[in-house]
Amino acid sequence: MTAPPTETPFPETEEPDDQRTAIAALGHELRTLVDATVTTAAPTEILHRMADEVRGLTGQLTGRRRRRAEIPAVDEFPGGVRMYSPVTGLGSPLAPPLRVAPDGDGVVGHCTLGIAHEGPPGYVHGGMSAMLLDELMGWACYAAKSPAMTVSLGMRYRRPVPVETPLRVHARVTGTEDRKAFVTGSISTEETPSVPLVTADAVFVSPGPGRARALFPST
Ligand SMILES: CCCCCCCCCCCCCCCC(=O)SCCNC(=O)CCNC(=O)[C@H](O)C(C)(C)COP(=O)(O)OP(=O)(O)OC[C@H]1O[C@@H](n2cnc3c(N)ncnc32)[C@H](O)[C@@H]1OP(=O)(O)O
Repeated sequence: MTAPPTETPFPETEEPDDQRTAIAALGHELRTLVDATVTTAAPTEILHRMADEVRGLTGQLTGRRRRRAEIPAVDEFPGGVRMYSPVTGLGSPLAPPLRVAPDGDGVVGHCTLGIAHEGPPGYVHGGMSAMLLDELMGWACYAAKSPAMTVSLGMRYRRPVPVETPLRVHARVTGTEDRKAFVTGSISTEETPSVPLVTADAVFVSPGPGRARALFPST
């Protein structure tokens, strides 16, 4: 039986870059483990042994890095590094992770989704496509200097998105009206970027200053 995590904090003297490197290395190994977990044909006995060993490893992640709504010291919010983002976070076992860069008047993201992100056999779960687009459209707002939150998101699934295939996600702000931004996005394969598999239209709203302070008290 593994002891429960203690409340010992991570050492505060560590350099953020060193922490980010370590967090990213652990994130990479965990993503590899997730992929192996959903594709393995290992016998039951090995699965039971692995469950015990993973429980032991989890017990070593002692301390508590942050409370709810607290921004980790290794992050830059808004618009910068988010180590534990479920979409871009190098430290997240859930993230593909999506790599984002400016692209003309918008932003582009690159990633490959695995079997862990599967919906129909061989193809990406529609919720994953929505998550990629929602995130990247948020980045497009930030790139257009209006950090904002999604208030509506419309998806059109035109063709299934293959797993284990390099993908290209694109987003740009098409117009603004006061605190509202109208944003479009698409997903295609890297091999055939001119054929959109999924497209999205969204409205994002920048919270007013009072609302932003209430929502994000740590900023
Ligand atoms: C410092 C802050 C930075 C924060 C940003 C950081 C981003 C760093 C990049 C990371 C990228 C991550 C990208 C992931 C994106 C998410 O996942 S965000 C999470 C999902 N979204 C949410 O949880 C949002 C929930 N909604 C809310 O909390 C509130 O609606 C908001 C967004 C705070 C706005 O509230 P508010 O400031 O009180 O604004 P409100 O007066 O209600 O509406 C403003 C205008 O928008 C319109 N509107 C509201 N809803 C809608 C709608 N559904 N459709 C059309 N128009 C609407 C209103 O009609 C109003 O228009 P006018 O009447 O003025 O013409």
